[in-house]
Amino acid sequence: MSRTVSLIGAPTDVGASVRGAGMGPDALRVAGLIEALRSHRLDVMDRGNLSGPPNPWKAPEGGARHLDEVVAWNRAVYGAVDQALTDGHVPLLMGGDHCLAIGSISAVARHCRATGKSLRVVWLDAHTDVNTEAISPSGNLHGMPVACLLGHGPKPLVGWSGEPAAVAPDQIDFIGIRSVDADEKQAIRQLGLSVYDMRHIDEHGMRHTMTELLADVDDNTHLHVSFDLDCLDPMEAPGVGTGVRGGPTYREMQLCMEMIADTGCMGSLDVVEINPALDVRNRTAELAVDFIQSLFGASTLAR
Ligand SMILES: NC(=[NH2+])NCCC[C@H](N)C(=O)O
Ligand SMILES: [Mn+2]
Ligand SMILES: [Mn+2]
Repeated sequence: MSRTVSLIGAPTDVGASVRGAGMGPDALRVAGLIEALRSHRLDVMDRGNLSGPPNPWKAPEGGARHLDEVVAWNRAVYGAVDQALTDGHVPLLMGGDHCLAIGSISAVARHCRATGKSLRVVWLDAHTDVNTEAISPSGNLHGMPVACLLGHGPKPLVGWSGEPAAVAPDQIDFIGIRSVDADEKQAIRQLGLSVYDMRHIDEHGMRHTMTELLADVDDNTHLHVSFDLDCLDPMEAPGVGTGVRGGPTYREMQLCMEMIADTGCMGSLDVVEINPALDVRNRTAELAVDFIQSLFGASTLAR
């Protein structure tokens, strides 16, 4: 049975303070995402771009910037991801900034509960995005999606999956982390989150890290991959708004994607934070297309 991938574009940067991530969906299309997936015998349905409020470009209020707009965009994302899952498709959310993972993962969590699947989230990022409006140094909601999904962010963004928390701390693993704010560190410890930071990858290598992380994935697992392109080293992926030196190389990231593909359990995907305004000849979107293909099993010779 061939798989159908539903592409969902969410062209907004309301959760960030650097403008430009709203052009991400078209950068991915221009980089050949649809053709690349089809060349691997996947059915692709491009659902086009969602619409939502413009970026009002305001200062944070109550510790969070653009809360109403972030709610509106996530509502649209939730609906589209929910529809794709209902249709039996693999939703591929093309961001947009990372705040959109709130709607996406909330819909996935609800779907998993309804179908008896056990959800595991793989968060590929330089950042843990577990700030709340009380501790965020920036007020940017793209730094808070994990907190919201765990039930701790601004009220209007919590509880969307139908439970107080969409995911429990032991359902999410972070890879590539190298920038965590001071109070965020404390939250990570309190929640007991499993963070495979760059130090861990340096010491154990990507192979061991992924073997450990994927150890208890089984046939009943739904893997959701939330891929923030700033996870990569900015030398490879310059088109991001909050780049941090010292990320995984192209080959390390390929191995990570290939090992996820080998499980055969990836059921949904976010590709976020591509900022064409800061990119060099669409390189970051093209890189993303390479990695997305690997996530769907393209680089394994046996297939
Ligand atoms: N999805 C992202 N790129 N997040 C960056 C977050 C940066 C910083 N920790 C903040 O809260 O503002
Ligand atoms: Mn990030
Ligand atoms: Mn992120």
